[in-house]
Amino acid sequence: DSRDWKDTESFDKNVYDWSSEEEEPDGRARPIQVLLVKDDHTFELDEAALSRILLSEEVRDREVVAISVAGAFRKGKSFLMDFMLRYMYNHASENWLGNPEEPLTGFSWRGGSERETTGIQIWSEVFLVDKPDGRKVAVLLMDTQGTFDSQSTLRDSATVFALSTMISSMQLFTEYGRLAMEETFLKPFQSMIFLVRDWSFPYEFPYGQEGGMKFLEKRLKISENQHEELQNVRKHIHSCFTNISCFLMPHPGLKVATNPHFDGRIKEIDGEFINNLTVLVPWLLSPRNIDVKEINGSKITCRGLLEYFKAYIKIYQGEELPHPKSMLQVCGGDRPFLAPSELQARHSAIREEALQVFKGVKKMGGEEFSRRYLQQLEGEIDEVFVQYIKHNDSKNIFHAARTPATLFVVIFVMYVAAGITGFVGVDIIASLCNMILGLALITLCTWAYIRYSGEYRELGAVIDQVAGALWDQALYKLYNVAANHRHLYHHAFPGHQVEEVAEEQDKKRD
Ligand SMILES: Nc1nc2c(ncn2[C@@H]2O[C@H](COP(=O)(O)OP(=O)(O)OP(=O)(O)O)[C@@H](O)[C@H]2O)c(=O)[nH]1
Ligand SMILES: [Mg+2]
Repeated sequence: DSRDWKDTESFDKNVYDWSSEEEEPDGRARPIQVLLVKDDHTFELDEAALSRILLSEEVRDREVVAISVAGAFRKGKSFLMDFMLRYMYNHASENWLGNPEEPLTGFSWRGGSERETTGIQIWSEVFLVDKPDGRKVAVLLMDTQGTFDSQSTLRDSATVFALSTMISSMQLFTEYGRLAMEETFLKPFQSMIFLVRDWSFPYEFPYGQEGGMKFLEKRLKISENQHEELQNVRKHIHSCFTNISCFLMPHPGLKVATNPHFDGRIKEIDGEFINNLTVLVPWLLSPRNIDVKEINGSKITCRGLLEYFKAYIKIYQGEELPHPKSMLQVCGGDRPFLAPSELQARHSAIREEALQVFKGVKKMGGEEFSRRYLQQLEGEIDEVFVQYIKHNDSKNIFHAARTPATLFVVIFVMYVAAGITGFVGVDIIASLCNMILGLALITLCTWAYIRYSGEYRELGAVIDQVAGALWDQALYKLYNVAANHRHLYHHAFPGHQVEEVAEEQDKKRD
């Protein structure tokens, strides 16, 4: 069949020329992997391969039409691309579908549940097409990795998707376009075509483009009671793409969907599917309908597209997450105790910095959508800060000594109390004091053992808590005494200033 393919070249040399740079020794064009997604989820652009395609002599200064299909994995994207290839190769012929017994080749497609296409592949041959207005443009076909497969992170999928959207003049995805829009009022992307496969309700909306448009209108309608997220997606689609359309495709038949030996020959595909294919593909690719890739309103050549490819990949490679280190540098395990006010000040500065980073990074979803995540970030930072305060406090020598100090005080007080009450003759109180003394002593030993060995930490925490409560209680008492004293002081020396302050404090208490 390789020969059949080559033969089509001779149909009309004026419409479709060959760019022979990337051909294999046997002379056949093939898909070229230009974007690699590596195992560690990084991306690599094969610049050399891309340059060979885009900088070949016949095409480099031609305006480029880039066409890609994106969407969930295992949905027949590569399969569809191969029909587009066939159209491009057989264009001169009325019957571009060709021999009904011929297997479908081109971008690699297959049945099964495992993903096939990875990264971005470009057909090695760039087609030269004469537009009705006399311009000769270069048509580039791109096949992309499907989204939501089990090996890719969401970021991988989004990146491949975003890259192919930015590069193509015709595609399928909503977000990310907003990112490129900040400095221009033009819609960043050209045509978005929703292709609905296996459409099973032709009695509601008929197959094809008209039914598709009606269906899409219904689906893209924004209504009050929709979730904010859904409303945003709808608004964004409209603001990103100059043309939005939709096409409803019938099911290709059970042979296509379930037979592992199906090789793509038309004979085995449902007639209804083929009928719609002969409408869909020319609708997408006929010289009249193809759109030159524009960026910010200017038309792009193949050479320009290469530069954009390089620039875009840099954006995605460079987007590193900041390392979570700042606060640990301030009060981490090996740092000395820091005054609480100083800790608070540093926290505020770093918090502000973090929020600035968040606001500065370009995000999917628009302003309203990201606000919710901003709030979440603020909440998390504050939560972590509470932990840091505890961590810092634990390094305060007085804090660490709080439990033994409290216990010592208890032992001392009980010792004195037992002595006095025993001397006076109230034996029952004296022995009670002695019992508490003994308990406190045991508790102190236990606490010391726990601190030393690191075992029974729950028990240690309980002791710390009780001692802490006692300590706080004592402090609270002290504070109250001081407050009462101030109260007396105010009574003794009533002055203007003092009264004002007192009044203010009263108001606050109210
Ligand atoms: N039900 C159904 N199956 C289809 C359709 N088009 C192609 N297929 C079948 O879907 C399977 C997957 O085709 P591919 O073209 O490899 O799918 P893909 O979307 O490129 O998959 P990945 O490269 O893994 O993302 C093949 O067995 C096709 O025969 C369609 O319109 N409907
Ligand atoms: Mg594929």
